[in-house]
Amino acid sequence: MVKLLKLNSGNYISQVGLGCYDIPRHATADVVYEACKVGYRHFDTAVLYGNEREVGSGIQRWIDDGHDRKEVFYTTKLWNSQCGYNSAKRAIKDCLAKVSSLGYIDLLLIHSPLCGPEERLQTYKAMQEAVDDGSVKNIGVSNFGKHHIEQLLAWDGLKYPPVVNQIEISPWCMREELARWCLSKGINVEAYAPLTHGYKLTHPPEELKPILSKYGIDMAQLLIKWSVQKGYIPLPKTKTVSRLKSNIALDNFELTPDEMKTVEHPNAYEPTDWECTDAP
Ligand SMILES: NC(=O)C1=CN([C@@H]2O[C@H](COP(=O)(O)OP(=O)(O)OC[C@H]3O[C@@H](n4cnc5c(N)ncnc54)[C@H](OP(=O)(O)O)[C@@H]3O)[C@@H](O)[C@H]2O)C=CC1
Ligand SMILES: O=C1Nc2ccccc2C1=O
Repeated sequence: MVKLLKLNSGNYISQVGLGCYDIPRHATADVVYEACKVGYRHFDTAVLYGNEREVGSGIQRWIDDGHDRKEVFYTTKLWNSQCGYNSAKRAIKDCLAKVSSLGYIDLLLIHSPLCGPEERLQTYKAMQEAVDDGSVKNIGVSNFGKHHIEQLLAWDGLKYPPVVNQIEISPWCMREELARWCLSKGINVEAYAPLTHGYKLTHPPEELKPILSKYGIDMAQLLIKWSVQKGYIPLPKTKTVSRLKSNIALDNFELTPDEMKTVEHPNAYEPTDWECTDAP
C-alpha cells in the first residue's frame, strides 16, 4: 500500500502518483480505472495533456464501484497560455467542468514559471481564490526554481504557500539543492519523469544489477523506491496496464544507505524534458 504524506495545507497525498502525460486519450479512462483497482490513489494530469476528462472518468468509474471520492487525489495544471488573473479564473472553471463529477480538484499547479514575475502572482491569486471557494483543495507550483518560490513567499498577497514544487528528478537529474531547499520550507517535492522517461530502463547500468537481483525487482521499481526513500512524491507514468501493479509494489524491500548512493549520480545532469527552473 502506498503511504500518505501530509502537505503543508494539512491535507494528505498518496506518495506515488500515476503520471498521465502521453497516455492516449482513448485508453486513459481504462488505465486510470485499472490503476485505482490495483491501489493507485493519486493521478497527475494537466491541461496540456488533453486527457483531464478521461482521467476524471476513470476515477469516477472506480468511485461508482462503491469507493469514497475522498480516497483519491486528482491533480491538474494550468498551462502557460492560461496565466494572468482573468485567464486563470476562466481556466480553473474549465478544469473543474471537465471533472465535474469529482466535485473539486485536489491539487492545482501552475505548470511553469515561464509567464514571468507579475503574471505568476496574478495566476496564483486566482488559484488562491479557487481554494477559498472550495473548487480546489491545494495549490502548488511546477518547474519553479528557488528564486521563483522566494518571490511567491515574499508576496504580500500570499495566503496559501505552495504545497508542492513538481520538478524533474531522477538519479541522473538529482537537483539536490533545490529539492532540499523546498523541503526545508515545508514544500513537498513531486518528482516527474522518475523513470527517466523510460530511457534508463531498457539497459540497467552494470553496477545496479546486483541490487536488482538481491531484491528481485526491476529498474522501474528501483527508481521509484529511490525517489520514495528520498522523501519525494514520484509520478511514474505507464499506459501499460500490466506494469501498473509492479510500479507500486515497493513494500517488500528497503534500499540501504550504500545502495541509495550506488543508484545516485549527483554530478549528472540529464533532464529528459524541458528546463525552466532557471527562467527569469
Ligand atoms: N510538470 C511537468 O512539467 C512535467 C510533468 N510530468 C509528469 O510526470 C509523469 C512521468 O513522467 P514521464 O515523462 O511520463 O516519464 P516516466 O519517467 O514516468 O517514464 C515513462 C516511461 O517509462 C515506461 N515504463 C513505465 N513503467 C515501466 C516498467 N515497469 N517497465 C518498463 N517501462 C516502464 C513507460 O512506458 P509505457 O507507458 O509504454 O508503459 C514510459 O515510456 C508524466 O506523465 C507527468 O504526469 C512529466 C514531465 C514534465
Ligand atoms: O508531462 C509532460 N511532458 C511535457 C513536455 C513538455 C512540456 C511539459 C510537459 C509535461 O508536463
